[in-house]
Amino acid sequence: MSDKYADGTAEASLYGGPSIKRVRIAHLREAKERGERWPMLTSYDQYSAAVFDEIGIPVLLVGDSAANNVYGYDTTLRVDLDEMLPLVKAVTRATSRALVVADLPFGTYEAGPAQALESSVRLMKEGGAQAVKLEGGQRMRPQIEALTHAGIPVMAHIGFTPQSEHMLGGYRVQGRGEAADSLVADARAVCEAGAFAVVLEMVPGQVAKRITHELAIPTVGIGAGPDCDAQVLVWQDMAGLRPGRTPRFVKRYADLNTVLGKAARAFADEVTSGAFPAAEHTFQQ
Ligand SMILES: Nc1nc(=O)c2c([nH]1)NC[C@@H]1CN(c3ccc(C(=O)N[C@@H](CCC(=O)O)C(=O)O)cc3)CN21
Ligand SMILES: CC(C)C(=O)C(=O)O
Ligand SMILES: [Mg+2]
Repeated sequence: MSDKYADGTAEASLYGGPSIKRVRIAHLREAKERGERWPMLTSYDQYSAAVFDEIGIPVLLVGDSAANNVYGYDTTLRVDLDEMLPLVKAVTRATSRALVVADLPFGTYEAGPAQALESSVRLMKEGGAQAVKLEGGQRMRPQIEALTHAGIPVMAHIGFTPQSEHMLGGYRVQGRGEAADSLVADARAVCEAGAFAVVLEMVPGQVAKRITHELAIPTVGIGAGPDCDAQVLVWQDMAGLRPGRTPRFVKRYADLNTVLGKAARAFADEVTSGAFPAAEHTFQQ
């Protein structure tokens, strides 16, 4: 593609590109046409959002994984809209360039288009989100169509959908063998219904590749191999803040858990020893 942007660059890069003031869904479609891959991270708070926005992560997701990574629930099924909204507000206030997508929590859209619309309007009107994400393929057609017609961009999410873990029989790869065709049908359905992008979670790399080539909209992989248009990770997994065993699809790019633990240990030791606060931290009369 040779679209000319305002600053005259012929091929504006989405990732950290200087010519895009605010990432919009059309930019993501154009990036796909250019064959340009892009990153997405979750964010649930002001400082992580500001860092990711500043370094040029084009899309931030206020995921319902906040259930696990903010609120300490054992499953995403537990989080509700009233818990999600303050996090969405924090992330949208802290960003100026990234497109902010908010997850619709379990139980806030399944009943039908009217419920999906009501919940999405709250995420956008109160939270300031620029798009919403929901889980499900063919069965979510009516919701995706209604939201899209109401002017709300929808990111779909198929494959392993954590909100359906009890139906799917746990955290497992979806779309293996025979099931590949129904996954492809889900991808086609969300695209036809008007979704602007689709998350593929824990699906075989070959199936993700086939879907990515077939669809005009970007695919966002998490445990879906290298051939997706974009990749997403939970930020505390990516930065090594979350302790313990991580899913196979995670790569840790830092060890924030150790860094933060060391800082807190040093602070604690200096308080105990009396080394902190020193003169420079102390006001004089
Ligand atoms: N911190 C965090 N990271 C995530 O990726 C994430 C969340 N939270 N919360 C919501 C969902 C739940 N997700 C998960 C959670 C665990 C596995 C997991 O344990 N996977 C194992 C088993 C796979 C298998 O048995 O086939 C793995 O090794 O990948 C996968 C996805 C993805 N999402
Ligand atoms: C992992 C991503 C895709 C997600 O849905 C979440 O963080 O809630
Ligand atoms: Mg989610």
